[in-house]
Amino acid sequence: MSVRRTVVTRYPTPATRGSEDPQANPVTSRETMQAARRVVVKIGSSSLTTPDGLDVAAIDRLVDVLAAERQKGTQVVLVSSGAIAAGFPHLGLGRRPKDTATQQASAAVGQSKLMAHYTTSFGRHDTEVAQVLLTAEELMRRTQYTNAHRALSRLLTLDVMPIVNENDAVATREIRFGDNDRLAALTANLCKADLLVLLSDVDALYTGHPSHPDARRIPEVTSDDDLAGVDVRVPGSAGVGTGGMVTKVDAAGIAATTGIPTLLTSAANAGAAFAGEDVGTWFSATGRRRSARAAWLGLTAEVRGRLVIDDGAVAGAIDRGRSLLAAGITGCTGDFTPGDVVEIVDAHGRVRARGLVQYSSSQLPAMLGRTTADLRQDLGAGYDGVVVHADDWVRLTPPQR
Ligand SMILES: Nc1ncnc2c1ncn2[C@@H]1O[C@H](COP(=O)(O)OP(=O)(O)O)[C@@H](O)[C@H]1O
Ligand SMILES: N[C@@H](CCC(=O)OP(=O)(O)O)C(=O)O
Repeated sequence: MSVRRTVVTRYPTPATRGSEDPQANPVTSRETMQAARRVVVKIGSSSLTTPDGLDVAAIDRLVDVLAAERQKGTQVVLVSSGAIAAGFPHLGLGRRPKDTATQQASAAVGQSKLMAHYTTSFGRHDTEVAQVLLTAEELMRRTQYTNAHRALSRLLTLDVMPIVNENDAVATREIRFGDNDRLAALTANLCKADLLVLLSDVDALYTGHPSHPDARRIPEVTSDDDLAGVDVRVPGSAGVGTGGMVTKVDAAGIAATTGIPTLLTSAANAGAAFAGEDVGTWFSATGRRRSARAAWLGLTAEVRGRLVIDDGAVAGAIDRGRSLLAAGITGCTGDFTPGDVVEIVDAHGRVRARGLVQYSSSQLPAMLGRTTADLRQDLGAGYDGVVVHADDWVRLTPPQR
C-alpha cells in the first residue's frame, strides 16, 4: 500500500515570515533555509543515542552546528528526543521499554542525562540552555499554550537556547505526542518560526524504505502529488525512534499548511543543510502563516463538540469568513460551554473549521435552524444570531474527515 500524506501545497516556497501569498514572492528552498531568522530544529532518538545511552560525540556535532547558526544571528529552538533511549540502558534494560510506567521511568532518568550533556556541550560555546517540557494536554488549553509561547519568546530574547521535549514522565497514554515530530511542528507554530528542520538518521525522504534498491531521494515536496506512491510505513531499524517517516511527513504537513517550510535530513547533514546545500527533502509551505491564537485553535485546542452546518452556511460563513449563525446549523453533538472549541462540520462530514462557540450544548439544540428574527422573540432584542463569531474561528485547509 502506498500513502498520500497530508502535505498539501500548490505553490513555490514563500520567502519569509509574513508572506501572505505564497505565489507573490517565490524563492528557492535553499535561499529560504539561509534566510530563516527563527528556526525550530528537531532531532530524533536514533541520532542522539547508541544502545548504551547518550551518543555524546553526536550531540557535540549537532551543538556545534546550532551554535554556528546562533553565531550568525539565527534564533534556534531545539526539540530533542532521546530521553527514553538515553535512560533505559541505565536501568539494566536491553531494549526500549513498551509499558508506560517503565517508559516514564526511563525518560525521567534519560532526560536529566540529556540536559546535563547539552548544558556541557553548549557551554563550550558560552551558551545557556533551558529545558522546556511540554505535554499535548497542556498545549490544548489556551492559557497553557499562551504561557508556553511567552516563555519560549522570552528565552529567545534573553539569548538562551531552549531545548524542548515532551514531558514523558507525566504525559498520559491517552493524550500524548509520543513521537516528537508533531511536537516540533506545533512548537514551530508556538514560537512563530520561519523554518522547521527535522533531523533523523536518514538523509531524506525516499520513495520507499531507503534499504530498498529502487528507493530514490525526493528532493522537494511542493504538492500532494509528490507524495503519491511514497511508502513510509517501515519503521527505523535503530528501534529507538517512535514515529518513523509517517510522523515526519505528517509534521511537515502541519507546518506546511501553517506557512512554515520544513527541511528533512540527517543529523550528519545539518551543517550542509544550513549552508544551503542541496541535501534532504524540502517541503514547501502552502497555507498562510497564522497567529498563535489561530494556530492554537486549528492545531492543538481540545475540541469539545461538533456543529454540523448546511451548504448555505458553508457558502455564507466558511467561504466568506463570516460569523456562523444558528440558522445554518443543522445539528450539534458534544458537551460544551460558551468559549469552548468546537469543530464545524459540513453536510458531507468534513471538518471545515474550528471555533469558539458562544452557547452551551444545552442551549444550542433549541436554536438550531432558527432565524435571528425568530430567536430574538425568545432571547431578547439584543440577540445577534451569532453562534461562532467571525473572529473566533479558523478554516482547516484541507478539510479533514
Ligand atoms: N520512505 C522512507 N524514506 C526514508 N526513511 C524511511 C522511509 N520509510 C521508512 N523510513 C525509516 O524511517 C526512519 C526514521 O524514523 P525514526 O527511526 O523514527 O527516526 P527518529 O528517531 O529520527 O525520529 C529511517 O531510519 C528509515 O529507516
Ligand atoms: N519524548 C520522547 C521521544 C520519543 C521518540 O522516540 O521520538 P523520535 O525519536 O523523535 O521518534 C523521548 O525523549 O524519548
